[in-house]
Amino acid sequence: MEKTAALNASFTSYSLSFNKILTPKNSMAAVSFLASFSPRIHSLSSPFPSLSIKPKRPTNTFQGDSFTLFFYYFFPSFWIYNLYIWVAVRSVAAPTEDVAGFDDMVSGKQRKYYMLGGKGGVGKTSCAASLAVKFANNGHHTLVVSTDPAHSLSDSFAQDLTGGMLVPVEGPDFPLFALEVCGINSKSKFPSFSLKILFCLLHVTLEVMYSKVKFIALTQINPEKAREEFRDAAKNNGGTGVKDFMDGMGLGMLAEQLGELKLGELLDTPPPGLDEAIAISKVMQFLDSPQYSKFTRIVFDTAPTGHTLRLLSLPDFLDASIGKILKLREKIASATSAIKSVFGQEETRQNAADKLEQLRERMVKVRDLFRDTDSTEFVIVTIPTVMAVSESSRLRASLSKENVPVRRLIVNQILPPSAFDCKFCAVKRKDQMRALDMIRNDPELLSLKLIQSPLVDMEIRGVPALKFMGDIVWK
Ligand SMILES: Nc1ncnc2c1ncn2[C@@H]1O[C@H](COP(=O)(O)OP(=O)(O)OP(=O)(O)O)[C@@H](O)[C@H]1O
Repeated sequence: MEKTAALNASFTSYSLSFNKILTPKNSMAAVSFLASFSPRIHSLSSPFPSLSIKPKRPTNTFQGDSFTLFFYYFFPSFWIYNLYIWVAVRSVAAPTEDVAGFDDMVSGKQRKYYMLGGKGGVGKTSCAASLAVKFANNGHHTLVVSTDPAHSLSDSFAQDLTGGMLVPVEGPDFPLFALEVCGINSKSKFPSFSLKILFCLLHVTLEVMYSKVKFIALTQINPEKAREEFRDAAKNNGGTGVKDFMDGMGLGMLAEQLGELKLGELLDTPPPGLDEAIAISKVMQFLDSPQYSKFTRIVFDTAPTGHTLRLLSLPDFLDASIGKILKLREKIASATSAIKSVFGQEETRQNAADKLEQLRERMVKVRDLFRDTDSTEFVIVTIPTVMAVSESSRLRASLSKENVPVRRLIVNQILPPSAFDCKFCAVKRKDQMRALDMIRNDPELLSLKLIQSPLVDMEIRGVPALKFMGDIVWK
């Protein structure tokens, strides 16, 4: 790593020539300028391609080969520096299994799903949005979906994409739509599906709880009141209220089973990941309908790692819980007519049970989608820091355990080569090299195709900037 500082020191003499060429106005062009000196390396994306912001044909401000050759000829240190970067990058990428590039991702009209995930703030949205733009510019009807409760697609595209509906994104050559799926707490128009599901659970539970069951249609239920009632009943007689009541009805066994399900907890704190799972299943429902069949590429901007991991285990959890609830319901249905009479209308009960069954089926679909190697790929996005790399490693391990296909690792925000480094940059660069080294030695990550994306000196916002990023990352 000390070599970096030494090399950087030797580049200080070039700062003048850089300063002459680079004005504050075209600072992005700085990257392009540096791009002309970076080696083009096999499958690894060169971090510095064309900086064109025109939607059609990219042009590169400093593409002239003679210009590049001039500097390579007169400033041999560039060779050394680039060789150093090349060796570092290559050594990280060496064990990579043979993973095809963007050509493979874009080929074919069969629908494919790409899910981008990783630690918060590493650039998931930027990478997802740039991939969506690139698919659209390559002739695919594309949908980019944010299932992260804290959406940032609108910010990334610099367009208002809120509302929980498919919104056309202006700019790409082919239709690109965006959807920010609303979560439990959202007040938008999109139906708060997860709330309804939770109320289904509550609804079935209430069936066996009250002597005077007040059947409330799902659409009319007052969530706060229902929760209050549930809590009160559960607290009665020091928490034995439900059990006493059910014992009195000859249903003590069922009360125990209900206890196992911990429905009270479920209502107070819906299982983490539920919102996202519902969002994904909702999108799949959308896509199953004929009018959306034209979408051939679906890109998901997922929630940060923790959520994703819980999402993966959620279908099994819900499958088991819903299975138990439905069994319980069957038992209740075959109970005495006296009990039946307090459980209200058959139709409403059936409705609740059907919804639960539907939820279970959708969750199984979400799980299957995640595991489908032919149509789905989970792309991990990280940054070159020890913390982010460690988290990515854990994410990969969990995804492997769940049989979710992962082939690529994007390392975003890598410092671009520089003729000279300030003290801060030198330390940062050293840190980044250490993190890249970690990836090389990490058993979970070393087999992934490594994609490098440079830290650029401006925020990546709007379609032109996303296209620029897409041309770097997706090759
Ligand atoms: N390579 C990059 N160079 C410079 N800025 C970047 C780069 N990648 C992302 N950014 C910026 O970092 C910020 C966070 O990026 P982004 O929203 O894509 O991250 P995220 O992982 O989706 O965040 P969150 O987890 O909060 O949703 C944005 O301002 C974005 O423009």
